[in-house]
Amino acid sequence: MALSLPTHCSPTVAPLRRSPKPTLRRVNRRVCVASGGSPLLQVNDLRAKIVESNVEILHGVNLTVNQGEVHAIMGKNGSGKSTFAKVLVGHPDYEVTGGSVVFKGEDLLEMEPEERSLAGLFMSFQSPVEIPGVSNDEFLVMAYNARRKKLGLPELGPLECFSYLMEKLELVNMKPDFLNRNVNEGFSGGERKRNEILQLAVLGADLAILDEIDSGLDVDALRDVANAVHRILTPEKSLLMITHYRRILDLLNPTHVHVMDKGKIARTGDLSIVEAIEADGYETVSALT
Ligand SMILES: Nc1ncnc2c1ncn2[C@@H]1O[C@H](COP(=O)(O)OP(=O)(O)OP(=O)(O)O)[C@@H](O)[C@H]1O
Repeated sequence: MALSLPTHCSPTVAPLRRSPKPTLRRVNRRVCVASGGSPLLQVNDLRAKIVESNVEILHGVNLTVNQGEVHAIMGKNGSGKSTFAKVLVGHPDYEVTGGSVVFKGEDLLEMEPEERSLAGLFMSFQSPVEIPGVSNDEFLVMAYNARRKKLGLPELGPLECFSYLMEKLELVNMKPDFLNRNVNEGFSGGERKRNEILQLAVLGADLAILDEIDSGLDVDALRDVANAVHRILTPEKSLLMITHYRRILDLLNPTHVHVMDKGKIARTGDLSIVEAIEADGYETVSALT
């Protein structure tokens, strides 16, 4: 379940064009960066530990996401990808022990998790949770209207909400009866993932973090999800996705691909990194710094 009430949730959001693909230029040995829009997220030497055990998982992550960019993080199991994403949204299991994160010019680490959502950060979790007793439409309407309130907009009435939600359901190719079911209760793995994208479509975000949104999706569902993400993205919005698989990368065409290793970004480049990973494995690719 996405714990978020992100910033841009307007029913008038135009259907979306992807930003023009930035020009990739090689800045030094084996490192490519794209020239994108203005900085949206700037992570500098981020360190974080598990609160319960005091074990440090992130050992100095550096990453900049500019407006309109699509970033992918890959890496071995247990390298810290999900921890990084959860630290960004303020998950209580983790404590930041060093470094800084600036989001839209503000100190993200000073914000409560809900404030991060309201500031325009959205995360879909690897294993979306159920919310027993709360129907999907109740949840979405409540979250969406809370966001509108924050923006100084009038809350939508039931009829307006219904047509707005129907429009978003269509975007994600979900049946309307999903709205009446409790959030994720009894949903298949793939339905949960689609539901995450429905939440993103309804709530909007300046930066959407999708943690393994492709895992467990059949080919049709994967295409639907990728199409929906394409429509949700605008030249101003950015995406940070965590994945193990090339297929979603081919569909979403990231501007940057990062390899995380032992709690750090070990390598950054373009899609050619994926070929290197497939040919030589993570150990070799991570070592090529
Ligand atoms: N709340 C927690 N309690 C205990 N250990 C944790 C916790 N969160 C993360 N870890 C440990 O931190 C390490 C990194 O986990 P993380 O989930 O970030 O890896 P990942 O790169 O996302 O892995 P995968 O590709 O398998 O999803 C793992 O060894 C994991 O067991």
